Formats: sequence, C-alpha cells, structure tokens
Amino acid sequence: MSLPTHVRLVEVGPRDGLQNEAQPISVADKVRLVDDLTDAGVSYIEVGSFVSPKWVPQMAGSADVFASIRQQPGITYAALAPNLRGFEDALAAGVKEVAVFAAASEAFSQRNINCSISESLQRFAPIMQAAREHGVKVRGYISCVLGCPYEGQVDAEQVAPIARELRDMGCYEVSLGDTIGTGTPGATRRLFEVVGAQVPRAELAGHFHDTYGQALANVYASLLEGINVFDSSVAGLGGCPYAKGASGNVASEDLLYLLQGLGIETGIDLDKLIDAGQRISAVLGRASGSRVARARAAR
Ligand SMILES: CC(C)(COP(=O)([O-])OP(=O)([O-])OC[C@H]1O[C@@H](n2cnc3c(N)ncnc32)[C@H](O)[C@@H]1OP(=O)([O-])[O-])[C@@H](O)C(=O)NCCC(=O)NCCSC(=O)C[C@@](C)(O)CC(=O)[O-]
Repeated sequence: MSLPTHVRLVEVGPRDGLQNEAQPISVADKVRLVDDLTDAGVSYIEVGSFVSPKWVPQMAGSADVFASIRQQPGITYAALAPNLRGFEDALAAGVKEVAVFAAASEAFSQRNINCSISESLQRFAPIMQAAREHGVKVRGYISCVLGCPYEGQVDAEQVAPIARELRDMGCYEVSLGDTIGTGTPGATRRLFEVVGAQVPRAELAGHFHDTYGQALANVYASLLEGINVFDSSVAGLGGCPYAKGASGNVASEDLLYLLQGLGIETGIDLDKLIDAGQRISAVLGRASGSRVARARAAR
C-alpha cells in the first residue's frame, strides 16, 4: 500500500500527557500549552477530561482551561467524557467534541473506569444520544489493544468487536491505544488487518505509547496499513494513571519529523511545536521526552 499524502495528528499532550503528573500544574500553564499548540498549527487538541477528580486529580480544572484557551476556527478542542455526567459537564464548558474510552481487557476496564467492558459500552449509549441532540462529535478510544498491564497479551480478535460496537454507536473514529507500549510493528499490522475487516481503516487511528521504544516503528507499520490519523503527545508527555510504568505517547515532534521525512503533510510547524514542548518541559522541570527536541537543543 502506498503512503498517504496527509496525516492528521491528534495532540493529546494536555490530556493524556498531563493527567499522570504528580505535581500540580496551574490552569495558566495548561492554557499556555494549548495556545502554543494552536499557534504551532495543530488541528486537533485534546484539552482535558471531565472525569472524577478523585480518580484523576490533575484533570480537575478542565472547565477552567476550556474557559481560557484561545479557540481558533477550524481547530478541534476535545475532552474525554466517561459517562453522561462527564458529557454534561463538557457541554456546559462549551466543548464541541468528546471522546469516550473503553478497553480491550476486562481488568483494565475495571481499574480505569470501574466497570466491565460491556457496562462501559452501555454507559456510552446515553452520551451518544445526548451528543447527537447537541451536535457534538464523539471519538472512541480502546485501551490495551496490544497488551494489558494486568492480563498480558491481548489478541486483535478481542479488539475488533469493541471497535465495531463503538462505530455502530456513532463514534466517527476509533483510536486504538497501545497503552503500555508493548506492541511491535508485526503485531500492529495484524491489529489493523483484523480490526480493519470490521471498521473502515479511514475511521481508525493509532495511539502508541513509547514504553518499549516501538512507537515510531508502530506508526510506520500503521501507515503501511492505510492508517492516517495518529495520537501523539508534545514532548512525549504522559503515561496512564492505571498502567504503572507506562511512558508517554510517541512525542509529537518526533512523529512530525518522521512524517516530514516521508513527505507527508500535517500543517504543523516543527519549530513552534518544539518551542511548545520546551516550554511545558520547563514548567515540569525536566528535559523534553522528544529526541528531536533534545537534538535541536544540543545543536
Ligand atoms: C468513570 C468514573 C467516574 C466511575 O467512577 P465510580 O466511582 O464508579 O463512579 P460513580 O458513578 O459511582 O460516582 C462516584 C463519584 O464520582 C462522581 N463522578 C462520577 N462521574 C463523574 C464525572 N464524570 N466527573 C466528575 N465526577 C464524577 C460522582 O458524582 C460520585 O461523587 P461522590 O458522590 O463520591 O462525591 C471514574 O472511574 C473515572 O472518572 N475514571 C476516569 C479514569 C481516567 O480518566 N483514566 C485516564 C483516561 S483513559 C486513558 O488515559 C487511556 C487513553 C484514552 O489515553 C488510551 C490509551 O493510551 O490506552
């Protein structure tokens, strides 16, 4: 299969990236990060989550972040919503796109959202209905598509029916998450072959954590499978609070460098993206997790 000419990056740094930070991060710093990403030309930014603050304290100020970011036309500013309560809070904050999140493993579903996979899908039904009524778009996530921190290996056959159900419910796109980064290019290709038989590949996205250093290779394997939407996190921020030891998503800067090298368009300015990553890394008091950003800084 030939490579796509255009790829959409879903920037999840402000949400997936920051949700796992132990230290408090001010609303002003989160707003600055989102505004920097807007200025860099990112077309989709996951800004926060409307989840229980007892479960993920770092996302507690998401409504305040939405109230202060500089929203530009043509850019999607999205948030996670695990249940109707979260959806209603997101709606009240003016959010126009939400993401629901399920898992491919029962144990992870229980640890992450305190219910079984099937209960989670039932919980999403009223969100989908309310979203339709309010003209809100819904994206779907599935975690642990290539491995689970509690159950080990996860087969593509476990993922496909969940992806199909999310699509049938009305998710316009389903992002497949390698939450603990154990996936390899071979497993990734097989995943998209199997899931792609149930859901059109144009409606699938790849979400790769870089824990085992495979994320960019997995992106490339996905490109070969006809996938052209990828989630990434500026400065490689992140991890998952319910997957101990999981590192951040593939760094957006590194992904962009790869795509530019392949002649694939994203509309994003690499220098500005690097600046955004350096600024939030300074706030966090550590070096950027992006190798491209570190190499540029060392020049
Ligand atoms: C789903 C629940 C709420 C169930 O949590 P629960 O405890 O089963 O919920 P509950 O309905 O029994 O309610 C318990 C309390 O939470 C409140 N509550 C209930 N809902 C909300 C809400 N929306 N916002 C704020 N508060 C809420 C509710 O009002 C009540 O408050 P209390 O009476 O005790 O004071 C909880 O488990 C939760 O919030 N989990 C979030 C977990 C999470 O955010 N994980 C990280 C995101 S997923 C991810 O990172 C993976 C991904 C997407 O990036 C892909 C990948 O890499 O794998």
